[in-house]
Amino acid sequence: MSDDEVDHELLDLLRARFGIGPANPNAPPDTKVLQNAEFICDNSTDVALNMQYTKLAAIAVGEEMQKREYSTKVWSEHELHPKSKDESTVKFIFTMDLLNFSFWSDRSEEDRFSVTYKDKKWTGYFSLVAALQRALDEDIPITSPEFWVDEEKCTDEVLKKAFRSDTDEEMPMFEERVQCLREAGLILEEEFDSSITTLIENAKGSAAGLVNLLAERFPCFRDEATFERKKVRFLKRAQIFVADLWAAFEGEGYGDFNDIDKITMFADYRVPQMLHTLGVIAYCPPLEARMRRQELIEPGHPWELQIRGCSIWAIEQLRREIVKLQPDAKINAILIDFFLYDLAKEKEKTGDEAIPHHRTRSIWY
Ligand SMILES: Nc1nc2c(c(CN[C@H]3C=C[C@H](O)[C@@H]3O)cn2[C@@H]2O[C@H](COP(=O)(O)O)[C@@H](O)[C@H]2O)c(=O)[nH]1
Repeated sequence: MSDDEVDHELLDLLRARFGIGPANPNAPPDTKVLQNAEFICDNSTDVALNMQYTKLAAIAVGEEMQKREYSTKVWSEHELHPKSKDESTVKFIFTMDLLNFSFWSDRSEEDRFSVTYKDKKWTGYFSLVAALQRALDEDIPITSPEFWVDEEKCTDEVLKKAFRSDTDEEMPMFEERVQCLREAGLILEEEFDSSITTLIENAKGSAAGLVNLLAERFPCFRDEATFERKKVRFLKRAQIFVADLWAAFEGEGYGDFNDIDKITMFADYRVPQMLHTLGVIAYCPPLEARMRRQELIEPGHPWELQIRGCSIWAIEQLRREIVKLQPDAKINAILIDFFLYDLAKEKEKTGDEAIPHHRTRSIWY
């Protein structure tokens, strides 16, 4: 077959799908997360995507996001999120997303890890944000990489104080969180002059490039697994770091990326719960029973990987259906994800959680 008879587009697709052939040095950066999610979903036997409910959800979610004029502005409107469009917010977001994992607890609402900040009690993700704000108010430089590697100033006692709880339950995975800070501090010192803005500048305005850089240089961001003998990438905290920057800076300055729509949904434990409530994903009976009994699912278990992969792929299908209904909507996977997380938290407050979220203890989400 002569070269001009080759269907190069199809050949590139096949090469990408099976991860073979010469890497095109000029190809724009790609994280492979969405491609891996499609592979997981196509090969899932215990988690299914329901396109009928996805189309219905696209109507409901699309309408609600339009009604709320849901945009990047929502991010800074949260009382705990930093407002200044400067390097201090970059450092805050990096620290936050370095530690943005595994807040769930088996304790009651009263006994679980919580942080009171400015007379309000916070749990879950917001307990982390509150603890960071409180530490800064108490002159603990918790968002500075130089501090994380300073063994005289940044002792375990100072960190215990920074992340202290209102209750007798310590912050989940506290030791692992300290490890993440120390490791990231050393890598930033060795390779990026202890500057997170230098790290961002290395990605040259590419969101996918910054995600890949984080996964490549920082083991604690390398959120990958093996599914059906194939390496799959979720890169949840690397991706949500880029997304939080983009939202906090409203697509300008340190949040200005030329390929932000390459960022996928963040495979955590909250948004899959919302997708199940919407009927977009469904679980096989043994898996659903395991979740309803609130029993652990080990990291890397096929069930865990199917929940994470199908959720990423489901949000992509939901996005495509919303765009069909609202062709001019400024909507991407990030905003849909942020919206569904916020919706899940609203539902949690009213106590009508249709199904508990899955319980996997790991540093990845
Ligand atoms: N997929 C996804 N996962 C998210 C978030 C957020 C918070 N994002 C803020 C930024 C914009 C939004 O408007 C939010 O204000 C936290 N998480 C994850 O959830 C879990 C914590 O749950 P809970 O224990 O109930 O707080 C944990 O894995 C955490 O990593 C999100 O947006 N998307």
